[in-house]
Amino acid sequence: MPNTGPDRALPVHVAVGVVADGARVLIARRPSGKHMGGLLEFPGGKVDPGESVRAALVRELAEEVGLEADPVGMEPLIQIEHDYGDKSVLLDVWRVRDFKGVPRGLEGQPVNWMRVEDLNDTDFPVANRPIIRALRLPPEWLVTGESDDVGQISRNLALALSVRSRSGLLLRQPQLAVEAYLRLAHEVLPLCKAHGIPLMLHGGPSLLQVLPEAAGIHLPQSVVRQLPDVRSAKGTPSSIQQGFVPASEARPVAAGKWLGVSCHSPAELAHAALIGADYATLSPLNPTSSHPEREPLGWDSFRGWVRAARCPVYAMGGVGLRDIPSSIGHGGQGIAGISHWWR
Ligand SMILES: Nc1nc2c([nH]c(=O)n2[C@H]2C[C@H](O)[C@@H](COP(=O)(O)OP(=O)(O)OP(=O)(O)O)O2)c(=O)[nH]1
Ligand SMILES: [Mg+2]
Repeated sequence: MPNTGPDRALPVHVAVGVVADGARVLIARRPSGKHMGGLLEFPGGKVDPGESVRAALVRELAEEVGLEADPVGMEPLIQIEHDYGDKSVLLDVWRVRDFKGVPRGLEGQPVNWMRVEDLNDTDFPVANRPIIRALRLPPEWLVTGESDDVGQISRNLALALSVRSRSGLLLRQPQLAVEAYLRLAHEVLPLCKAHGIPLMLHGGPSLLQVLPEAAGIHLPQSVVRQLPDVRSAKGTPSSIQQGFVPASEARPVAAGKWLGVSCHSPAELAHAALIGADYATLSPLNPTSSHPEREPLGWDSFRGWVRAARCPVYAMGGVGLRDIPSSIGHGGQGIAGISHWWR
């Protein structure tokens, strides 16, 4: 039965560690009988009163899987607030790359190294979905400036990727008619393949039917406003309060494809999560010449809005490569932008 008592609003603060060994991450199975028992998890546990999250994580990793983690080398990955109905949690998720020891399940639980691409949403508690997204998504989206010249895109891409290890391309050309946009996208796709980076299409979900090899669709708010009203969908009112709507009802693209949404407010971030977004961009972080009328957010507001968001969020607008650590430090996934790479 859902907990409607006075302590319901207080989420349990949980320190969660994504312990990484190269491309693999450490997974455990939650002991049956515990909350979410039997499901897979990233090791971790409740933060004790007065304890820092890093200290809690060091303690939990030692107690649960016998690893000695270095708190200095931990990096914030994502924070997720989730209400399970019977219990509400704040998962404070950190990447742990510096550790000593060989993991073993000290509470009798099976532990395993798994490749990030092999993780299955449904094997984990539902609150973990944004964690899996955050692990798969790049730290940067290269958003194209206005152009229908594949040569220009190719040159810019080659130059940009010579100084980066992980990025994706967001082909944004709102000035082009759909046919011209798709022609360009057909030419850009092999470039992205050759560089081994994902290509996100920008516009309506139907673009993906014409170009199914693209990684996914990034929706501007003008398209979001045309989607069916999630609130009128069958049986969703209570789900909306919990911030979870089954993807089958609201998500406008197939499960294996990425769905991104351009957002500018907490309400738009909340709606993005309702339609099953894998990530959102949040703008403008800084003043920009493209939207001088929009009030810049700054990192403090960014941090607050991102904390309540239910998917990874990129800072966008007047940001550059050196802002990736700032974004991550303020709870974001990284950055998205045009001006810092486009010539
Ligand atoms: N550790 C961990 N907890 C998760 C994950 N996803 C998720 O929803 N949770 C929830 C389940 C629990 O309600 C809560 C964590 O509690 P826990 O049972 O791990 O706490 P703990 O290690 O301190 O265990 P205990 O002392 O209560 O036995 O967070 C995850 O990936 N890892
Ligand atoms: Mg635990």
